[in-house]
Amino acid sequence: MARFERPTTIRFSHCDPAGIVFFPQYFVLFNGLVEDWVNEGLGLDYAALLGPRRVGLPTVQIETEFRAISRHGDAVTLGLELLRIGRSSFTLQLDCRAGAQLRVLTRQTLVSTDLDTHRAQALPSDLLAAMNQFQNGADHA
Ligand SMILES: CC(C)(COP(=O)(O)OP(=O)(O)OC[C@H]1O[C@@H](n2cnc3c(N)ncnc32)[C@H](O)[C@@H]1OP(=O)(O)O)[C@@H](O)C(=O)NCCC(=O)NCCSC(=O)c1ccc(O)cc1
Repeated sequence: MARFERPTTIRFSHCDPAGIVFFPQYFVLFNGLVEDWVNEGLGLDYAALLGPRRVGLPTVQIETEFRAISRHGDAVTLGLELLRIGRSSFTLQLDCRAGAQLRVLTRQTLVSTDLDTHRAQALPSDLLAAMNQFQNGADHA
């Protein structure tokens, strides 16, 4: 399965007073990964999609396993795989690893919406084409 990855560093701002990642921060990190994937993995402009094009990509379902802690200063890799493409929705698998150690695993469904009406709409044709191409392509490390 095609995979998009980005290395990142766990920062002070991700951590609680115990010096480990506060769990919602993983969702912020993963949302950044989705932005990078749209921009760099799919070759589209995420800001233009949400801004002038008024296409939202809200999350409707998310399930996460936290397997191991991350600490301030850790070098980790965030990874994304595209599991499913629907009419207006798609499902991603997102993970955070340190070397071979899996720390967090998420399955997340996003829906294309019209940001004026906030109703679901079919995936825009360029997003759909780029996702199909990604699914059939090589890794984007
Ligand atoms: C997105 C919605 C308008 C969709 O409304 P629905 O009435 O469910 O529409 P539909 O029944 O037509 O379903 C649309 C699709 O979603 C799928 N769907 C809907 N609910 C679910 C759930 N719970 N699980 C899986 N799939 C779902 C459904 O199967 C349809 O899939 P397709 O067959 O591929 O079309 C509505 O569910 C909603 O407004 N939900 C709240 C979303 C929200 O507030 N999310 C959290 C914050 S938003 C956010 O963080 C964000 C980040 C980035 C952005 O760009 C925008 C927003």
